[in-house]
Amino acid sequence: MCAPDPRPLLQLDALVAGYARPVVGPVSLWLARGEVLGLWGPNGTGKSTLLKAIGRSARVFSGCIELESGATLAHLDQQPVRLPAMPVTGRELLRAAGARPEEPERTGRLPDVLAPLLKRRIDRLSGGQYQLLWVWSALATGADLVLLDEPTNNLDPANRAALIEILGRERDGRGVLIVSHDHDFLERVCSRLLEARDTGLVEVRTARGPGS
Ligand SMILES: Nc1ncnc2c1ncn2[C@@H]1O[C@H](COP(=O)(O)OP(=O)(O)OP(=O)(O)O)[C@@H](O)[C@H]1O
Repeated sequence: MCAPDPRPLLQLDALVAGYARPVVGPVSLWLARGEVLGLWGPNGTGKSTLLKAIGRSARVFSGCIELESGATLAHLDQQPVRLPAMPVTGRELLRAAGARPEEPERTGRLPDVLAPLLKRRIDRLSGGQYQLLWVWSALATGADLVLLDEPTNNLDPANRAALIEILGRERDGRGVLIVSHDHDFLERVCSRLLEARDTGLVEVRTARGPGS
C-alpha cells in the first residue's frame, strides 16, 4: 500500500500498541481526507486497540502515529457511555460532546431521524436511538478525523440505513476510520476496506463501494 501524495490526514507506521503488553501490530496504514476507511477481522485481533492508540487511550510500544498538524479527532468507543438517570436532553449531550446542534438544524444538516431525539431525555432513549445520537455527536463536532468502533451496534435496519446516509453526507473534508463486524455496512460506506489477518492488515476489494 502506498500513501497518497500530498501527506495523508493520518498515517501509522509499523505501529505496535496495547496495554501492559503489546496486543496489535506492527500495523501500517494511511487515511486521506474525504475517505472512509473500514477495518474488519476476527475477534481479539486488536482492531479496537488500534483505534484507542490513535485516540491516545492505549499504549504505543513502537512505530508511530502521525496526524496532520492541527487536525482534531473524535473517538467513539465500542460501548457508548450511558449516563445514569438524569434529565439530560439529546441537545445537551451534543453540546457537551462539543457539537453545535443549533447549527446543523439551521443549515439542514441534522438528519430527520435525529430531530425528535434532541428534546428527549437521553436516559429514556432506546439503545438504538442513543447509539445513533452518539455517532452523530462525533460527526457534528466537525472533527477532522472520526474513529467509530462498531457504530451499527443496537441499530435496527431503518436506523442502520439512516447511519449509512449520514456517513455518505458527512465524509467530505474529513477522514473516518470504522471498525465493524458488519461487512455489508462497511462495503456500503467505505472507500477502502482493510482486513485484519495473521499476516497483518490486507486491503480487500469492496464489492459495492460507498453510496450504493
Ligand atoms: N484494557 C485492556 N487491558 C488489557 N488487555 C486488553 C484491554 N482491552 C483489550 N485487551 C486485549 O487486547 C486484545 C485485543 O482486543 P481488542 O478489543 O482490541 O480486539 P478487537 O479486534 O477489537 O476485538 P472484537 O472484534 O472482539 O471487538 C484482546 O486479547 C483483549 O483481551
